[in-house]
Amino acid sequence: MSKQRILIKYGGNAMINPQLQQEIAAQIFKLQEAGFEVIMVHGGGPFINKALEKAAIKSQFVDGLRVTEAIAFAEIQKALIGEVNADLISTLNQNKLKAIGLSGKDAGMVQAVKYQHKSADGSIVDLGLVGEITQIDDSLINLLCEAGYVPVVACVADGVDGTSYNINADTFAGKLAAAVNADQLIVLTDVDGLFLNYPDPASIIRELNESAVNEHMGTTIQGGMIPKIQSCMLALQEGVKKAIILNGTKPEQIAKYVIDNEKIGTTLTLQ
Ligand SMILES: Nc1ncnc2c1ncn2[C@@H]1O[C@H](COP(=O)(O)OP(=O)(O)O)[C@@H](O)[C@H]1O
Ligand SMILES: CC(=O)N[C@@H](CCC(=O)OP(=O)(O)O)C(=O)O
Repeated sequence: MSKQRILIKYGGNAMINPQLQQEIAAQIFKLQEAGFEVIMVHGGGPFINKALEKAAIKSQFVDGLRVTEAIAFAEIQKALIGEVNADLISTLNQNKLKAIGLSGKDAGMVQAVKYQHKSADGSIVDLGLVGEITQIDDSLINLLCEAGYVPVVACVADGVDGTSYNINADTFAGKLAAAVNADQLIVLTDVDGLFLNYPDPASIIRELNESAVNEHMGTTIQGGMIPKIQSCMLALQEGVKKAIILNGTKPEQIAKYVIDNEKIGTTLTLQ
């Protein structure tokens, strides 16, 4: 029987402390020891914010997505691939893993086009070089996983015309999870899950199905939570069996959920 596959989306907000990254590495090692294949997609919002501030470029978000002018893209790519991915690979490999740094560009794995964002009133908003994934070739990931590597993928990709795009890491993770036939998608952020009354952690919603998502969209589900929930739903619709939001600042939650089956985080379901 082939191994179960887990795609972990590691959000930038849960990455800011190097100690946490080491603990995440230990959790991935535990999953591998328990017989799972692990693939990681990472973001890096806070690192991008810093890089853009340093370059005196203002950040603007529309529905959780960063408006990306060409000059901003150059800084974003440097931050994601040259800084976050490179440092993450060092840490993971110092902690017993065989992690390999990639982006959607490598071997043409992920292809994108310009994303046409529709706002709540139906009008199209120009987000610049924000991309939408059109195609994923899973062969490189399969090759690496079968050989025991942990692919760690930064969320940029090229279009067929060679234009490079910035893709929200949650969206990227959901699409990749589906394309590589992952069994589980785990979205790590800096809160325990989706709170009904943010920021009250006691109001955590343990399970959310498609109709509840529609009901809460734009109210409880706002900002950075929008792409997380949407990507979990998309992954489920495209065949991923389980999707959950967990707290990456509490790395032990990963093994508690996957191995010990504890009731934590916010689980997304279709029905
Ligand atoms: N209802 C909610 N429940 C929990 N978090 C929420 C909610 N609404 C908005 N948020 C915000 O979403 C953030 C996580 O999204 P984001 O900042 O994009 O993180 P990441 O870097 O992990 O992708 C939380 O830190 C929180 O501030
Ligand atoms: C289009 C878009 O919004 N891209 C994101 C990519 C990084 C990301 O998603 O990072 P987190 O997972 O840490 O939020 C951005 O520029 O911030």
